[in-house]
Amino acid sequence: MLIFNPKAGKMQAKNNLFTLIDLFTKNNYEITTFPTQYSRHAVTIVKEKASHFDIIICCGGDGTLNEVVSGLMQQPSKVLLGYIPTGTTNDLATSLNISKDIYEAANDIINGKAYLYDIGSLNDKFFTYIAAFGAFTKVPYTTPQKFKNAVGRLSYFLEGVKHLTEIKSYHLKIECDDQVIEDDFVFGSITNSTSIAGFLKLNSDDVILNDGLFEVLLIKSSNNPIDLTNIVMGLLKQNYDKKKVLFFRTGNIKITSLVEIPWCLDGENSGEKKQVQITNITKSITFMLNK
Ligand SMILES: Nc1ncnc2c1ncn2[C@@H]1O[C@H](COP(=O)(O)OP(=O)(O)OP(=O)(O)O)[C@@H](O)[C@H]1O
Repeated sequence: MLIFNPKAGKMQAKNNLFTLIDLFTKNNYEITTFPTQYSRHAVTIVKEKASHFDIIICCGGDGTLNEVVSGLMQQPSKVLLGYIPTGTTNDLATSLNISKDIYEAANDIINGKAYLYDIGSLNDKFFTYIAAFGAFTKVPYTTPQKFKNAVGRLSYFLEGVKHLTEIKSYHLKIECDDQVIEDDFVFGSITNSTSIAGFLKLNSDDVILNDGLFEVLLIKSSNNPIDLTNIVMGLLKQNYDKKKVLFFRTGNIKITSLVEIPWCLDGENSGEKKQVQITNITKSITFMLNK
């Protein structure tokens, strides 16, 4: 199944469709193509039809991949997954070392080996690499698609600047393993990735993508905006103030807030929630990867 989002990124998938079908056909694949028609269409297609296929090949950005994986997680068969990144940031592709060149990515699927990968669940939803709340998390889904199509990654940066004045603090109770943390936070991310929002990098030697654990990053509130700037600069240099930033690993985490908090999954808006239970479903998806 070749499923592609014609509206993702700079619309590369649409423009290269014939060449992709030709390449897979030359390598003895019998392809059925599904261009997504609307948001979340990929979830339905995959959930209903995946069991008739040996492999799903997803062409799109992080949002489309999230939909394909959500569909796969809701059906019983073990179907392989290949990913050809054609979105704006393609964070997960960076973590998985998948080429941004669509022919190289397609060839890597054809010549690939199976790699089991951890998926996350947040209440009844799934995410492939990030669940986040707070500062900057609105940026990917409030940036207009036309703007993303035209200027790509820079559009997220420009949109981010607009949100700098809207940073809110949340009082949270965080329960995981045998620890309980209660404090005020401006940002939190629960990730299975070395790349966050296209610019923040975690050390790739420390992040294992199928160990059953997430990396958790929490930034405490501060009354001084300069503090927040210093924290973000420290994170960019991977040298942060440990009193202001909490970093740990866990497979299960419960976060409770007094007010509704907007959550973002894989860069898409996931609605507002007072309580979330986040669980690592280890080795639940099989990617075909060359490296
Ligand atoms: N035919 C369509 N028309 C409009 N939107 C669509 C269509 N098909 C899919 N979508 C939606 O397009 C949105 C953006 O897709 P996607 O996230 O894959 O690309 P992106 O935002 O450019 O890249 P990234 O998430 O990597 O930054 C998704 O929310 C998806 O549901």
